Amino acid sequence: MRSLSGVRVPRIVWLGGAAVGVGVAVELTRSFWAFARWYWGQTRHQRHEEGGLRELVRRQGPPPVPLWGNSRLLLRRGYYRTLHRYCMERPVGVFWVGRSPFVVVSDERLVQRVLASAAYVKPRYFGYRSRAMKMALEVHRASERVRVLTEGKRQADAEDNAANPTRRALIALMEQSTPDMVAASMQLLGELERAPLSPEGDFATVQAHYVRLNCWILFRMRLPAAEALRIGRAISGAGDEFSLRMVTPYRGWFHGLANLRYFAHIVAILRFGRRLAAQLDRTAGTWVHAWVGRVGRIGKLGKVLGLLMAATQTVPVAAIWMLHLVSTHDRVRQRLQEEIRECMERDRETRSADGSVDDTAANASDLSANPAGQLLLLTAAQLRHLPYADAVIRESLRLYPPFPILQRQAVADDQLGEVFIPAGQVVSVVPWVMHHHPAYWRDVECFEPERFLGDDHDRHGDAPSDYCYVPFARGQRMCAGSSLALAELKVLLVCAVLRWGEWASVQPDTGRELFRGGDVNGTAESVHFPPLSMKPLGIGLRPRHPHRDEKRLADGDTRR
Ligand code: HEM
Repeated sequence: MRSLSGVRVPRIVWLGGAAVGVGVAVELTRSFWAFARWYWGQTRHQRHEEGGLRELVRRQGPPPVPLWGNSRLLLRRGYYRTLHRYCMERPVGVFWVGRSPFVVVSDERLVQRVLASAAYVKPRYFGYRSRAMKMALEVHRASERVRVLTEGKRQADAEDNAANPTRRALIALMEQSTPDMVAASMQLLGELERAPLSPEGDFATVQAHYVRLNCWILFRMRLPAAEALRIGRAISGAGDEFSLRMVTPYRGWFHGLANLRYFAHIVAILRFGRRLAAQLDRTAGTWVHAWVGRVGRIGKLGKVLGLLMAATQTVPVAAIWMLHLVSTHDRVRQRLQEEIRECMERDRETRSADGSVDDTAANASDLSANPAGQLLLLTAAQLRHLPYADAVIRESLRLYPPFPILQRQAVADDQLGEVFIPAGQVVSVVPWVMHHHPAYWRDVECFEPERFLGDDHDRHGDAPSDYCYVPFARGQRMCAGSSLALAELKVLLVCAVLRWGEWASVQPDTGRELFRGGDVNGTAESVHFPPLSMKPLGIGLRPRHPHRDEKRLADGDTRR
């Protein structure tokens, strides 16, 4: 016991207090040291002479607070709201997450440099990326000059390369999996019709669906529904916690329960990853084998987990926002219905003309026996000829890109605009910021799929370059499964349009429709700031006239 102004304090309390005090003092010193090092580096390489330190800090972003940096701002004011406020007016914004600078690039030329040049590499992630860093360093040292891939053809070739055997294998896998995607989407829509509305909305149901579908397509592993739901919850819980820790560095210190939950989710994901890796050993010659390549046991687990997370966190988020946007924009839905109907009629005529189908009557009787018949006849070839559906998907990925952040690490010292980037510094591109930048997009907040129609517009809409539209990133480390993701989204969209005709976005606790017609926020110009995880929570999707739609399908009518 010690006595403080006459009050006797137990030893454990004053020892604990002293430990906290020392911890805070150490952290404070480290944060002042980090700020000093960063701004000292900046002043040495400053291009503008005017203004002192205060002016320099203001030009780069919000001033950091010792210990917290800008974490509270990013969390309380909102991640996307804060980035929107600071990144639209400067090409490179510097925020502080605790004592680490969080550098966000929002100028398209600089985004190109970060994503598509050898000056930046993907940071270490599950071990296998460290090799990429080593290789890039060698390239850099040997050439002494950074190689920037020029915009346009060379980059397009790197991304779309039809000669790339891995990409070819993915396209083959995608085409061969179209019937599975159609059957699974029909099943999902049926489940949604029957499922009770929960306050969380339909996210868990849709995510479990994509866990099952992608485990089957990629690993040929069949999962029971309950297990898919459990794995989906673990993936989504770990993803949410990871995003929160990205902006709040001290979260782990104060949230014991969150730590335990995070740990449990990670253990569940690791155990499932080991099962997937074992399943991979039992099969051979698939796209996944080509993508994983020849790596060790740990490398393989890392790649399998990366694939699992990449495929099952993003597609459900994109799927719900896409259906939500279509359900709230009558004009878009009508145009989609017309395009799909015309495409199917054209296809039916061609097939009855070349005798690959007996006649239309045979097709119709098929349909009454099995209401899903016509949908199950959808082929990959048919799906390829739906430009408006493609545009709808791309536009919803523009408004709600599922990936919150793309990170790259500087191989050597670099200069991005006015900001000096020391070697090893992580630089970020936030797809949502690029997609909502008024300098690059017309009517930036409007849901307007038409901007993705026309020559070259499928790559970047009405924005000036590929680097303004980055839902799948760009460059050598862009999404490896983008074509599979787009195919899965397209199948779901077509099935929803055909099966439900019309559907509504409903609020689960009241069952009332959320929005009808117009724009998501009611006005064209107001910005809708999504949550950090980009999860469409609280959105439920249901047919507006379930009984009428069932009857219409049974009658073989695919029109509205
Ligand atoms: C709408 C759905 C999807 C979106 C928006 C998306 C987006 C992205 C983005 C932005 C990256 C790059 C991350 C970075 O640079 O840090 C990425 C990487 C990746 N994605 Fe996707 N993805 C989607 C679906 C899928 C699917 C279905 C698969 C599986 C087939 C997949 C497999 C991968 C893989 C393997 C990587 C890592 C590539 C590498 O590190 O080289 N993604 N994805």
